[in-house]
Amino acid sequence: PKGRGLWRYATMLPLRDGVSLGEGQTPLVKSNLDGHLYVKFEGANPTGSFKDRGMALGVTVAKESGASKVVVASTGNTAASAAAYAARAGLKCYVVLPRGNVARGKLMQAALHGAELLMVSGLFDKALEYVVTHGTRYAYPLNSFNPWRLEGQKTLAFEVYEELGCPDYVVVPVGNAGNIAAIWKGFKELGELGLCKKLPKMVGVQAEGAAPLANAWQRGLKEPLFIDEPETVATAIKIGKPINWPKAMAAVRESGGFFIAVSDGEILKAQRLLASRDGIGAEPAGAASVAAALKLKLNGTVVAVVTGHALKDPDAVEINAREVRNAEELVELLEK
Ligand SMILES: Cc1ncc(COP(=O)(O)O)c(/C=C/C(=O)C(=O)O)c1O
Repeated sequence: PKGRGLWRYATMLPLRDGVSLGEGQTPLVKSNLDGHLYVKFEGANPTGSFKDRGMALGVTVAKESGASKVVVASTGNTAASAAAYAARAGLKCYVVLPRGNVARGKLMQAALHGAELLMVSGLFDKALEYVVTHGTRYAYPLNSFNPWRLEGQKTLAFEVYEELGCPDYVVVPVGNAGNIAAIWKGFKELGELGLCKKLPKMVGVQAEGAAPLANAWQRGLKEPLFIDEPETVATAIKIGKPINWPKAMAAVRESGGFFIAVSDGEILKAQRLLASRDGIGAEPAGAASVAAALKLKLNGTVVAVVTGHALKDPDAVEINAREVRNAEELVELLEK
């Protein structure tokens, strides 16, 4: 493949070229935490999450369709990415956000890149309902029901395949449930090309307090158990009514995978382990995939998708420090 960023995979995309900030080609790191585990670090994308893959294509289509404004509801990363790519493309960007539920790094990014921040009281699901019901008449909607976004996000599968072939499991944190479907689509296309003989099982991970799909899956239900008041420290996936649930359910079922829920404690522990043992800084939602992989102890090759960078959510990390009043104290502390 040639071209830059997302467009390296032009032959597998509905367009041949477009807006790019050099997204993709993110690190695939063999983890020290478990012999079977690889970590796909999506925090290394231009705005620090996997959203950049889909935004490159989504914003390109918005621009080519003649739109001058884009709008998106978000728990934060989609907003940060839309703001950056819209700025790149010269489009006006409106982001609709759940007040008090967006990590500071993401708010800062959306503001810095010049988006209009429109705060809604309540949760992401309400923000998304406003955009879907009213916003799309006035601005081009970039939420992940937009198929172009998912087309871009599928390229993660191509990168994993190029480095590792087809793993046995791909573990993905699930919120609005577009990404797990997109990645599965990518692997299916590799299968159709005869490149992947045995496709990976897709494992969808949710936080216990925000697990409409995992709760339904555990009960053998075919539809999610929507949640009015989702609750988790992983604010990126604090979503009670995932708009892409049909695609995600289909991907998990087709691939022979499953959904699982992990606790906030397991998420924060995985975040700390990943950073202190693998050197990878994940925001809580991004660490959820590693929390699940460590809990499941799956056999075969496992790829955990770490979907967002730690810098997104500095408030999620407890910081301990010590006072050094003079050089002697420093020596004392170093000598220990
Ligand atoms: C770090 C991180 N990890 C996982 C997810 C879940 O992906 P989907 O299941 O495809 O929604 C998100 C999603 C964020 C938004 O939905 C948004 O930004 O509006 C995320 O930011």
